[in-house]
Amino acid sequence: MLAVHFGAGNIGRGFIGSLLSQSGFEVVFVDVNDELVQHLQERQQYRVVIAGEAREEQIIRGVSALHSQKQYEEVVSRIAQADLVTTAVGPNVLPHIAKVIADGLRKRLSTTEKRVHVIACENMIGGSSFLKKHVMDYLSEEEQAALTPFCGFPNSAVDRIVPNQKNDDPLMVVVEPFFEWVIETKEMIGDIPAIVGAHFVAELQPYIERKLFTVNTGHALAAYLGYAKNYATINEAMEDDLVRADVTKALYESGRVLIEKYGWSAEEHGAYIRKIVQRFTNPAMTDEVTRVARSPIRKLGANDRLVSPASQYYNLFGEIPHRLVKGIAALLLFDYQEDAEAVELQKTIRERGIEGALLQYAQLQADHPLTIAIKEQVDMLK
Ligand SMILES: NC(=O)c1ccc[n+]([C@@H]2O[C@H](COP(=O)([O-])OP(=O)(O)OC[C@H]3O[C@@H](n4cnc5c(N)ncnc54)[C@H](O)[C@@H]3O)[C@@H](O)[C@H]2O)c1
Ligand SMILES: O=P(O)(O)OC[C@@H](O)[C@@H](O)[C@H](O)[C@H](O)CO
Repeated sequence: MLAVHFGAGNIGRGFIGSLLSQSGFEVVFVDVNDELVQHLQERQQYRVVIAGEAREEQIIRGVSALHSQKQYEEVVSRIAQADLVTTAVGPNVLPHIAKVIADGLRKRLSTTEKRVHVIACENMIGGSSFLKKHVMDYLSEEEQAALTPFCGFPNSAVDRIVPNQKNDDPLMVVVEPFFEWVIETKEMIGDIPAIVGAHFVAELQPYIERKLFTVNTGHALAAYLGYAKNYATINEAMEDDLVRADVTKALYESGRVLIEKYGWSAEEHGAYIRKIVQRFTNPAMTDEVTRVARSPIRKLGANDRLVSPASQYYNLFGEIPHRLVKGIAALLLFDYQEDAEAVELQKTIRERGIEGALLQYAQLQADHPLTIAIKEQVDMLK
């Protein structure tokens, strides 16, 4: 079984690649980072360290790598042979890998009738559907129709905290013990892929919203409030009682929406929240607030981790979710100069004000009660 995985970064090596390799797939990573590609080509294996009490180590074997631009034709050939194509490149990069995937799928039409699944493993709702749309833009109507019985794009939700790595070994990756990969069966063609440890569900929406609006919502609050208080890591931010209380209260706000919408039991969801807060305080890992806060424009999106649960809360209950609002306000103050989106966001705020930025990136109108509450919070946090 062959898997072609785009993105040999933190989650690519630390989660998706390692799980696929352990499930018996030969894994070909595709990346644009020359150093990573070269090391993977030379060594064909790497180390994953599980940051728990025991610091267990796993050697991930049977892997190789290709450069997505310099070895374009080889990538196309490997996609033409693959049983599975996965991605962990970041939502903004998906449109940029669509062409090579389309070329690989086109090549399959004349070479094989084997089925293939393309699964985006990104923190976004409908990641594989989004990728599919971009891939299809490169294919003719005839090619799209011919591929339909042989190629599926199931959506998925991935959860494992993998911080930025600072190890002497450039391939080694330190990960948290917890992991969850939920894959929707609805868009699957033929057999369910044999991925050990993955959880297959008929409907992904409850799972992706639970993950994005709990793990990533809480993480975002810890990061943006932590940054505002000059903390460097998520652990440091969570040691601050006020930040921890805001994170936890925000999770009960988004939790109220999730319980109302999907009928999760309040008890079960409370346990899910407690587990997540515990994961944010794992003493065996160092996760920088600037990694978790990265790409604030993406995170301010109407369907993303802060604005979506806040809007849903307001629409369902007619009340302001004050802690989610505080998280959005803290995001708007994230002015980290090394983050291109933070720089752009601050420029927009200078030119168009908080209301202008909320309208442009979060589709929140100036007279919306959430906009008014966010603006008040920004003034309080400043
Ligand atoms: N790190 C985590 O804790 C975590 C957990 C769950 C989900 N995710 C999601 O996984 C995705 C990747 O996150 P990450 O933390 O691994 O980021 P990362 O920056 O460590 O890895 C991304 C990799 O993609 C590569 N890349 C960029 N452009 C490319 C291209 N055109 N072709 C091929 N490769 C390309 C980069 O070189 C990099 O190696 C994001 O969507 C993120 O939200 C991350
Ligand atoms: O990857 P992002 O930028 O969408 O979000 C940053 C973190 O919250 C994220 O990477 C988490 O560590 C991860 O989603 C945990 O499963």
